Amino acid sequence: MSDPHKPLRVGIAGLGTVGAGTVNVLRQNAAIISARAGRPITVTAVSARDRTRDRGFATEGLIWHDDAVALATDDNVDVVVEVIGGAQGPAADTVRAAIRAGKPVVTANKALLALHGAELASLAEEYGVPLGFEAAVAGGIPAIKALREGLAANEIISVSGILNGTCNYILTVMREQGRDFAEVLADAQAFGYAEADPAFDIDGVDAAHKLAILGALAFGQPVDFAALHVEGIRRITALDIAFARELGFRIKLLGIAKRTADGVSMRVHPTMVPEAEEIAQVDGVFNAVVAEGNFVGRVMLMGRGAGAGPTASAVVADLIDIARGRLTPIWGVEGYALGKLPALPMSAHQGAYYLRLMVRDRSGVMADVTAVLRDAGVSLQSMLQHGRAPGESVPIVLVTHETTEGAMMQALSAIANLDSVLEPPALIRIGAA
Ligand SMILES: NC(=O)C1=CN([C@@H]2O[C@H](COP(=O)(O)OP(=O)(O)OC[C@H]3O[C@@H](n4cnc5c(N)ncnc54)[C@H](O)[C@@H]3O)[C@@H](O)[C@H]2O)C=CC1
Ligand SMILES: N[C@@H](CC=O)C(=O)O
Ligand code: NA
Repeated sequence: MSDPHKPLRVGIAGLGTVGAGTVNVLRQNAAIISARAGRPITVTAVSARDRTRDRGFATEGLIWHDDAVALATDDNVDVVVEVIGGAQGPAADTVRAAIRAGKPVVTANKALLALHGAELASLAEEYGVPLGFEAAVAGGIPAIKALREGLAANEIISVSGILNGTCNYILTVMREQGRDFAEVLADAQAFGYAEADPAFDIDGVDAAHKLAILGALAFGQPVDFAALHVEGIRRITALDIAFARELGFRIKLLGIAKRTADGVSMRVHPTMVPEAEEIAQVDGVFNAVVAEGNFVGRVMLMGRGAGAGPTASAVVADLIDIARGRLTPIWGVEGYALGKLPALPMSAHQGAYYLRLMVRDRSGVMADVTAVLRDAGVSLQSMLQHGRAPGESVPIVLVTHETTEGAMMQALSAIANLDSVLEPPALIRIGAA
């Protein structure tokens, strides 16, 4: 790396929401950043697909590269910020090229880290360069630093939370304003919260990328995206949001990673969270990360999980660490892992469930449904049905006591096959972070 007293020269690959945000933070807060870093941090080179686009800042004096890999190997660049996105292609090529050129990398790319994190860390260690990724998890919340450094004395028992700003924003606005899913998603895209392909957000994949990273750091395990159970919010309806309210719940997309004596379970799915839980109050683009350590107990961090300013704040925090020469092992422990506990399947999960059915309103329907639940060994806590519409389709809601996922799935498929059940049932797990 360059002389520690000289400015740290940054090349930014990708000038969208996060890249442009990073230029703005570095310029607007230059004095305070320089004081904290011990030297100025200056952008010298940039790369993006479209040179002509107005990004709200002056590009005069910056070296422009059409090819991000060329930026990574430019002699005027000491550190590469990769904010292109995507687990393969130009983002991965740029990160590998920068590391091979002996340059530290800062990335916001959780897809890349969740799928290739161990390989990239190994490459970075081989070349002796840091790889920062604070921006990749929960945007502006310093979740990586908290888990990897602040809680380093603890055995971490669980790490969980609201990890996708787009989904939390959609669920919040649907609940508060009764607006339509597609319309609210369009707003989240306009605010710069969503991924280039918003299916990653709404199908739970983005939250799963982040949970895979948190799980690896928390438990000292190699990052293992394939071990996660992932469900998104596509099938959450206004009707379920209304029933949740009536039952005293809020629907949140939670990521939950837990270590037990048998292994590690990691899951992302919509969850009915009791309204009184702190995490139920985390709304809009805000994320929350809850960690439990064997000495510290529970720690909860909350803040904006997406958007230009919060994400750029995390990118710049990593740049300041690099400028200062503050180094920790990339995955928190030497050699990327303490060991490998077995991944527990979703079928091992135990909990309570919310089940909403659309049934033909006629006598005997409830008896058929409860008989299926009884045969599967699932015990009912409560039931809701409003009004009558003889012969027509009406919603009924069932809330179970704690049971096993296996029993619930068996009951669900039998219920879905009943003649009087007119639509695929909606199932939402009840729980909290
Ligand atoms: N938007 C957000 O709130 C957050 C985004 N992230 C991550 O940050 C990364 C960037 O996200 P956004 O800024 O939202 O994306 P974006 O779509 O707004 O920007 C991507 C930028 O990359 C450029 N680009 C695409 N292909 C390129 C190539 N071959 N060479 C050079 N530049 C290229 C585009 O021209 C654009 O300027 C992604 O990995 C995303 O997951 C992480 C946290 C929050
Ligand atoms: N699309 C992501 C962006 C931040 O990681 C989100 O909505 O949380
Ligand atoms: Na973060």
